[in-house]
Amino acid sequence: MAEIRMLTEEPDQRNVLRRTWPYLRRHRAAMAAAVTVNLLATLALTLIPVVIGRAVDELRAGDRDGLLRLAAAALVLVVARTILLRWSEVLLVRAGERVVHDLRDLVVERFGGTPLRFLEAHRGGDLLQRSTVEVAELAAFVRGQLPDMISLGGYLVFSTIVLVTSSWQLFGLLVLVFAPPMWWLARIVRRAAERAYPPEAAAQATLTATFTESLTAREQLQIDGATGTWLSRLRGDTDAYYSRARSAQAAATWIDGTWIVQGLTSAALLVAGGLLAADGVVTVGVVVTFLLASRDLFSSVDDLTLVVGDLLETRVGLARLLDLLDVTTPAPVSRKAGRSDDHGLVADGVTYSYQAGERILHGVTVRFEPGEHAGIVGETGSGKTTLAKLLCGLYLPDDGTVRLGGADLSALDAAELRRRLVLIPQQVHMIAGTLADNLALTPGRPAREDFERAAGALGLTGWIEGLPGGFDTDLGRRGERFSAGERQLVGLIRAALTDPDVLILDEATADLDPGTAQRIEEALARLREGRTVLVIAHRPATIARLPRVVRMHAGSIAEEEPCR
Ligand SMILES: Nc1ncnc2c1ncn2[C@@H]1O[C@H](COP(=O)(O)OP(=O)(O)OP(=O)(O)O)[C@@H](O)[C@H]1O
Repeated sequence: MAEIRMLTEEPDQRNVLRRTWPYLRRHRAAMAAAVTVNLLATLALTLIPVVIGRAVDELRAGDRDGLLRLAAAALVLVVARTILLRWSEVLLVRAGERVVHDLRDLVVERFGGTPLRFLEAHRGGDLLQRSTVEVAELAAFVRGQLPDMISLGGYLVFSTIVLVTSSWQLFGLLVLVFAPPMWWLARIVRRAAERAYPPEAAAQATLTATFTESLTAREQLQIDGATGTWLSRLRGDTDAYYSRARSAQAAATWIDGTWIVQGLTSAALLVAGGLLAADGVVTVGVVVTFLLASRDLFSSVDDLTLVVGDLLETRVGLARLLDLLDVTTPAPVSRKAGRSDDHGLVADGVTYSYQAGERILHGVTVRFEPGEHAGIVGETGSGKTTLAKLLCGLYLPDDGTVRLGGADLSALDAAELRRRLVLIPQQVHMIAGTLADNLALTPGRPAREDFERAAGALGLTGWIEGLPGGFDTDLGRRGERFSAGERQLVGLIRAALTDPDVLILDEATADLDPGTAQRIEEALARLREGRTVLVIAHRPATIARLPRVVRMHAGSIAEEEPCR
């Protein structure tokens, strides 16, 4: 279990934006440019009430030229604001999309490089939720609310400056009546959101996981007649999700309290402004400026509260995404010195557990020479597949080492590992598409000529030609057109394309038709040339042909049958 870290269901929400910062490094300049243009647009908007207030005073003073000048200035501000705002939105959306695109690429890269053990230890739906839904939510936020949030934040700062400089008496009143209840409401909303949103996101991930698993296992569920049981489990998860979604909704209703606070503040400002203007302390224009600017300020606070609500929700998704990125950060490769005169594949005192306290392999030591053809046999559950995955570096041992050519597999980088050691599992996984699409999954992007050459080298040209569309035969959405044995033939062609030092075939346990069994046998014999080939053998006919057999029992090497 040492090789992986587990995901947290409701990860830490603190400092999420600061923790996201390193992932934004490449986009800082673009984001700074977008924010600057956005703030200029906001500044133009903030100055409009000031110009209108001045115009009112010019009007009262009967200065027509001054009035026209101010009207022209207001027009320029409106046009400038419109153009700058649009421009900043385009810049922000572009910068945001690039960030999200990079995050998606990073998640895919991490899934590609993360230990197989990590993927097996988590529910597929949870991983799916974090890598697609959480990233999509972030994209929606960046496109929709981030531009609003920046301009609203800027607006709050600029209009506060305008209000203070217009009348400190009215500003003092505004602060007294408006700020304390708004601060109190903001605290309540934030606390309620922090309590409600993380469980909502976790419940949604559980629902996705259950749903994904029910789709994957649909055939088995129908065979077992267990669809009803599964549906009630799905309903249970749905109910849990809705109950948490309702709590999140309830948290959001506190936001409506801001309307009452705004109404009271406007009334107080109107009365106080009227009295100050009547005493000649401020001009009517200043009162107009103040009322217009404070009304805009209120609506910005409203919008900001909604956007902050969305931000709190996005923060939960972002924390879950960061958790995924944190735990899949590649461990530094420790370059352990190897013996350069040792060319074999060696497991040395290897132990392994899937779950803490349940050891599956107990100090396995075994050695295979370069070019050796050997079999691993043993009763079901004895640990053959587990050993095979360790021998080709898909799992790392809890204790002991696996070495190839003297180098510890944990010291090889993922690409080198996958090029030098190939495992063909019992059930070769196929993607939707043609045979050619499936063969193209091999490292190095092989072309059609490479497929033909590899199939020819394995003596499989006749088999390919016998398929309805040759390499273009459609295999169905999950490769269901091919039997387990035929899938292994595809695995063998992929292996020939990769040209590894070590090939391990976990022989299909399903009954193979004699033709397919014969083709596998021949292809393996041809692939043996110049590499180590190990077969986890289940069929007596295969075992009988193997020159060396290693027998496993309950997670240990029970006996070695000498070379025949
Ligand atoms: N992903 C996993 N998580 C937890 N336990 C596992 C996992 N894979 C295998 N095991 C357990 O490890 C033990 C060894 O399994 P393994 O598949 O290595 O045996 P095997 O000898 O290859 O069996 P078979 O011949 O049936 O394929 C079994 O008890 C199995 O239940």
